[in-house]
Amino acid sequence: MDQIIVHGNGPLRGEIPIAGAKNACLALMPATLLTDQPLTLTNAPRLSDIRTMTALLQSLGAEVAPLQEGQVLALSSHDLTSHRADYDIVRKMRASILVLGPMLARDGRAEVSLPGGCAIGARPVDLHLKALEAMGAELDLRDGYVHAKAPHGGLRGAVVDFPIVSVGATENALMAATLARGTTVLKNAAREPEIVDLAECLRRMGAQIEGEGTGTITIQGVDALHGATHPVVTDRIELGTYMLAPAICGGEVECLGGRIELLSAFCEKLDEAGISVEQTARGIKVGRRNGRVRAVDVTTEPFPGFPTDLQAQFMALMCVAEGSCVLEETIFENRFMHAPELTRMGARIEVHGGHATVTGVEKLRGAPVMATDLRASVSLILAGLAAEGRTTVSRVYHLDRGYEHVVRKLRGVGARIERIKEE
Ligand SMILES: CC(=O)N[C@H]1[C@@H](OP(=O)(O)OP(=O)(O)OC[C@H]2O[C@@H](n3ccc(=O)[nH]c3=O)[C@H](O)[C@@H]2O)O[C@H](CO)[C@@H](O)[C@@H]1O
Ligand SMILES: C=C(OP(=O)(O)O)C(=O)O
Repeated sequence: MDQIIVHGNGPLRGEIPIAGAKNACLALMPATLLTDQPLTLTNAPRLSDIRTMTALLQSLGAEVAPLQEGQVLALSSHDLTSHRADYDIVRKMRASILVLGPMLARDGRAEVSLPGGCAIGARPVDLHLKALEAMGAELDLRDGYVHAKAPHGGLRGAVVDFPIVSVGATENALMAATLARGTTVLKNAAREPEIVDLAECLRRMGAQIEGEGTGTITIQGVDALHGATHPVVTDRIELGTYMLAPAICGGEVECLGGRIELLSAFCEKLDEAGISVEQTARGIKVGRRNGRVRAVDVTTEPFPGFPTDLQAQFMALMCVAEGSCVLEETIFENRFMHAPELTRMGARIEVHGGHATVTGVEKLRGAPVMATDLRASVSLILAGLAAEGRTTVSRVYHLDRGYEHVVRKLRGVGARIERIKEE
């Protein structure tokens, strides 16, 4: 297993290109199951999660060409040869559940392993299942699988009122509704940019959708969808992560392809902390204003609120801020696993339930640390950049799920970071 070695750094300068969004791509890829015509995704990121979704779709009979230079992902699902998403693949990645709605909508049947919990929380899929049931699906949970059927001529339109906002459940229901008979209204739908991107792609494929990006999405079912080419939206979480690098180290970095509207709540918090954020023609330019960063409180919320997927990275910044702040995590019940690792580097953090109180220190110290999940991994790298001496991050396979060329991108702006084979 590889390790990442980071040395404390001076100011960073230069440009970092931001990739297409993992979380958008993981929802766009299963959309291939809705049509027998080709779907081409451009700007797809090179990540292990994308390879896992590729393997899953291939196991169902879809053809997926290996990611080409220029990040083009060519998918076709002429015939599905299997309707079973196997535990061996689903257990690797929770987004695998997103094949359920499309398979059910197209062929009236699907068997998908239940994904189970993960390090950051229990993460049930009850809302995905309830939405599909409301659309006429008959579901049976047995042997760890959801056995789903859409009898009597397939799924039908329905009003689905989500009790809490769920990105994945909105995506599953949205895809299923495109081929359901009649009108579906999704209330309290997720408003994330990845939902908007999925709706735009589905519309290119012939779907009739209105209201994406608001809490109510209306879908008029159509008989069939066709092929399309769609560019994957910019990864706002990768963007926010790299915006924090000059915030922590000083200097000025332009994140190419970045747009403030993807991250407005996050940008407001950076501004409060004393970080300058400027939209340019090519992206977002970030620099630290004079002196130490100020501590600011943050509460994670569904979009357009502060994203939970940037909480760990923001905590790394707050570890070296002036003063104390409270970071409140409201989306996942166990998403502070980076805190004890940051504490090993000299950070002062107290976690009580969903709240972490962080008291900034002047300097962190390098230490051996362990990555526990994707965003925790990168928060340790950011902290390493702010620390005196050497930080060794192990279990970096988590990082490969969501960050392509992290070492190359950070070295490109002057960071002292390398990846080595674990001794
Ligand atoms: C691949 C992908 O896009 N992952 C993102 C997606 O995950 P994901 O789609 O899994 O997250 P959700 O928005 O569904 O989860 C939000 C909350 O709802 C709960 N819940 C969800 C579904 C359900 O059926 N029942 C239920 O109780 C979850 O446990 C969680 O507490 O959105 C999260 C919230 O922005 C992000 O952190 C993830 O990076
Ligand atoms: C939690 C994340 O991903 P996933 O939903 O795939 O676990 C993430 O991207 O931070």
